[in-house]
Amino acid sequence: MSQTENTPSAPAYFSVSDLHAYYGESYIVQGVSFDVKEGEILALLGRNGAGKTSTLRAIARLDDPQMTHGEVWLDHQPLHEMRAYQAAQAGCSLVPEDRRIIAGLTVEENLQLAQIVEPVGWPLKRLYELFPRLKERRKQEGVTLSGGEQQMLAIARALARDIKVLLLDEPYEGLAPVIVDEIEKTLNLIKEQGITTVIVEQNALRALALADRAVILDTGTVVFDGLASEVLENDELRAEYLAI
Ligand SMILES: Nc1ncnc2c1ncn2[C@@H]1O[C@H](COP(=O)(O)OP(=O)(O)OP(=O)(O)O)[C@@H](O)[C@H]1O
Repeated sequence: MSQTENTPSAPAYFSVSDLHAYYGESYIVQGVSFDVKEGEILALLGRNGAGKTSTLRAIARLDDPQMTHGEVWLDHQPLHEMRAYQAAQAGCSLVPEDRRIIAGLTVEENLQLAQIVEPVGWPLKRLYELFPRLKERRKQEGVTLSGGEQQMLAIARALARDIKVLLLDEPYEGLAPVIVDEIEKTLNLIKEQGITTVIVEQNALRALALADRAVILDTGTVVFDGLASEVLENDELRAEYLAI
């Protein structure tokens, strides 16, 4: 076979291929595949228990759930061959639902702590330009911030590292619509900086308003992969898989 025949096409910038993952004996992620282009925002949607969080955790190479099969490529790097800390160093940043702000540290210390090892991302000055509220509150203990401010700190802390993809798990949870507006604006600004984002969100309409594309999961498999606008226009699809 010549070099030019049957050459597999290069994986997308961020590519998840036939991902399977288990919690012990429970088979939860059942062959999930999707691609994300560089700088794109993808909404990963589905009903409660569809497997969205589990998919994000498997991608970030956390041990729970255990990924048993599949490939995850990020800018030509095989995340599926890595441990969680290596995937993080390779630029895969998961902002979990509980935000994990470190108690006893100020806002600024939370950000500085993210930068004690390479590869360092945005400097504090740039982070504070994007999040002026965090600048105002930089001396305040992080865990005393409001829910919306804590979400901003969690996102800022991700950007304090040199990242290629931002995986956001329920960033709007428990936040008032006006705060969701503010975070949405920030996520658009982050997109303008070329960062690729995958957003898991119960508030599907808000996530679809932000996203370029959507993937819908049902019982651990992909039931839709297309433009976010197609989901917004398709009443049947929304009723069946998103209950909206
Ligand atoms: N640590 C765990 N051990 C066993 N099963 C789990 C664990 N975490 C989640 N599951 C199960 O995996 C399935 C998928 O859960 P997951 O949290 O990924 O769904 P989700 O789509 O993110 O749902 P939600 O929107 O409710 O957060 C559910 O049936 C859940 O009960």
